[in-house]
Amino acid sequence: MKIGKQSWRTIWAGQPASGSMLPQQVCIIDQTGLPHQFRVVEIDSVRQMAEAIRNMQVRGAPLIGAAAAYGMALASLESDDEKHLQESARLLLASRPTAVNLRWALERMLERLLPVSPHLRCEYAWREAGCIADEDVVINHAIGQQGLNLLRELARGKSRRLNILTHCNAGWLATVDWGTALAPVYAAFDAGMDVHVWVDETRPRNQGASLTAWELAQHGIPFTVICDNAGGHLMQHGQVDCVIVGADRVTRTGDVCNKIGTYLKALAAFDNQIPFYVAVPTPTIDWRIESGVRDIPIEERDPREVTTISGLADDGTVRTLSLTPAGSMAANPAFDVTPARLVTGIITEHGCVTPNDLIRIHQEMKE
Ligand SMILES: CSC[C@@H](O)[C@@H](O)C(=O)COP(=O)(O)O
Repeated sequence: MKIGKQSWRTIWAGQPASGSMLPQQVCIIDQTGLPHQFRVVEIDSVRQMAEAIRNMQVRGAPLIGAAAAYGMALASLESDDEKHLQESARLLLASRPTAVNLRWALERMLERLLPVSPHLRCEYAWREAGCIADEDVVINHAIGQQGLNLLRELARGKSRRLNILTHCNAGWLATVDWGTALAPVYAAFDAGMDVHVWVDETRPRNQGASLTAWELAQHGIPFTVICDNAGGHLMQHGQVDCVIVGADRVTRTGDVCNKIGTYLKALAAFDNQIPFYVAVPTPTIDWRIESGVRDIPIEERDPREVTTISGLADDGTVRTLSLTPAGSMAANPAFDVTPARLVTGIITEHGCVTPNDLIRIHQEMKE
């Protein structure tokens, strides 16, 4: 995506060192600085990549997958030994539990690397990680085009702008480029449609208020940040035409696991007969599991994310302030599951299907 005149991805391979054909580090946009500070960080070991995923310098399911793939490329620079690659995959896999793209990317890397002769593994690893990143861009662009058709349909006969509500950040920052839930919004805006986005702030880490708002502002797309509790009220007053969210994992039956609070938006949308769409690349679908509530591990994060809040102080420094009485207990489940019955459609790179039809996509992918 463009920031000013320059095009950016969220992650890319660094330059080869002199005398080497292969990159020696990976560059990322450090998302913990946004929206106040835009900084690029160099990652030069698999340990550092696992840490960057854990502390959410890179985040969002598709980007976590690409980051893990590049983490394996860094691991292969350290050693091409099978034991080291297996241990590195385990280290990366343990960094965050919910987004299935992480496991998907690591399995793909190991399948590619282990059968080949050790001296070729490093070259293969950089190539495969690059392919995963490039494919993510192509897939998300296709999701944008599929979603654009839906938005055009929703806008038909309306004389006012189309209002889309989204939760968390499923824009280009959550992927290598384009985003998932925001890809149709970018496509619609670029095609000249009059769109406006209601941006849930998304406590406790505020990915909506900090990242989604930043992205949309960079692209010039009209948006309004709302507190997480406002969506139902806006729906009751006819101010939301559809909801589009991303996902960290979708089961083969169409249950959707996404950022905490998504379920409540789906319930409110259902009660108000507002279409609730989930935009996902197929690597986010876990074909091995059926029930979201039973089978998806939900990440439990540091309670201090709930008891504190960070922001920019008047003197220009970023500060973290306490919200609760000292010693308050807090719980911080990071994701929830929206049952398939509340989902109007799942937008993948192959088209928009009902949760019941998801399994057909799996069949088609195998043929
Ligand atoms: C295209 S990203 C979809 C999801 O990964 C996104 O909505 C989300 O929940 C991200 O959570 P995060 O905890 O910020 O990694």
